[in-house]
Amino acid sequence: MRYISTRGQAPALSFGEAMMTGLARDGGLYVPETVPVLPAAEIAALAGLSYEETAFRVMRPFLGDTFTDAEFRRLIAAAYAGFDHAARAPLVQIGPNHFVLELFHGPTLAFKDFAMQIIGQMMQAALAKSGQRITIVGATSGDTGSAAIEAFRGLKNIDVVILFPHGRVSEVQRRQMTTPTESNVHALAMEGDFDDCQARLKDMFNDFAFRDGVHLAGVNSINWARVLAQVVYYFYSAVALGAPGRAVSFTVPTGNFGDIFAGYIARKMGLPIEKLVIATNQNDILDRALRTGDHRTNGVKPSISPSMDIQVSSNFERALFDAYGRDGAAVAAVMDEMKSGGFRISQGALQSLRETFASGRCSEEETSATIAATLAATGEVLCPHSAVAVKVAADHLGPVPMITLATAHPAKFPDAVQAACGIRPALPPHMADLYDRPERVTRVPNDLCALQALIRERIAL
Ligand SMILES: N[C@@H](CCOP(=O)(O)O)C(=O)O
Repeated sequence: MRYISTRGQAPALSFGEAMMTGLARDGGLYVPETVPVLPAAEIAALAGLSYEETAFRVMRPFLGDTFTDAEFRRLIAAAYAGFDHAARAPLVQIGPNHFVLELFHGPTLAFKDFAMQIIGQMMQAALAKSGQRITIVGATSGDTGSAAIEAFRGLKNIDVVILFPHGRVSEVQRRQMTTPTESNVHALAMEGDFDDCQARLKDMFNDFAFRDGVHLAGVNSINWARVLAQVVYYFYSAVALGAPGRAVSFTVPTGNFGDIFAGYIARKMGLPIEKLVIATNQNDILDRALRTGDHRTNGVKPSISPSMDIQVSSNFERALFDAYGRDGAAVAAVMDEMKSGGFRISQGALQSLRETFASGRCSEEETSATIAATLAATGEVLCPHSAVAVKVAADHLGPVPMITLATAHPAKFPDAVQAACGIRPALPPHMADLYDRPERVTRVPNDLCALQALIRERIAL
């Protein structure tokens, strides 16, 4: 199994190399050269298995010889041992033919833990073999940062530096990043929005002297391993509802497009997914793009679902790569146009995207109303991101079961949830004293050189 860049100009890599590399050296994203298809009998055989065994069977065909089977099983077991629900990802029915997949039972209360915990295990295992040290730099609009910190805190051979947009994440999200005491954790509050943070991160990858000098690694969904680990819960939930004998659809709260792209990979692997519905908040570039073909930024507006306050969705590039017939030059050209604000998706590519994806947008008012209505109808307290998706999913219900991804625990957004439905969700016991813990954070400008200097100083190579 080899991995190739969406821009066609970087060397093909093995799974282990792609995982440690992050962004391809031509600025593109790594994708598998071919996606392995699971025969229907193998999909059917996933029914009733544990989350861990499902993860092993779904991810194994992508790994090549990076880990032995026994080693990989051990890493999976360690990754999910800290989840607080025996099912790891329980399905809850909220209406006729409508189910919510709760992805917030990991240590940092968001779906990011599903991938970050296993990447943490895999990277540590790889580094133990190579004896290397690395600097992980991540950009976050709220959830990736704490999940990365949780996965890598306290490790001797890894520094983890997280850039988050100052004043644009919830207080719980910020405290999750700024209260860990380990000296290898560096929380940086950057001027600007998430798109600025991600742009500076990509600048760092594209500056080869810096990249090689600090042994830069990435754990955003830039990293193929992040996407792969998220493919698992599509299989796990669809099989629970009767796949492969019965098709399902998914609605996904969408920001950086990594989560829904994992669903796209599950579909390519043979999981019968009828539609993948992109749910956006008022930062609706993807909904506009799919409806009109015009993929154009119009500024990031802060919302009550801050993790989705994104206009430049990194992984959309992976979907475009397939939509443009895997033509790296065409992808490089549209990404170049994106630097000046946007591009028109070609008619053929648009048609191809619409075969798999549908989309919808949810306003701030609709988000709050959905939190209140879902609580009243079902007793389920949704976080604002999950509420965005539940609202959009409701507009796309049909004969096949709809699974809506609930991506974060409502307690990460207590103010928005309380304002919407009157209930202030409590943090779980392991985070009960979060507001009493001292914070450690550095304010930084949106300036590449300043950021690089600070990172060099912090990691003291
Ligand atoms: N919504 C994300 C943004 C980063 O996404 P990623 O999947 O590329 O890590 C967040 O909460 O940080």
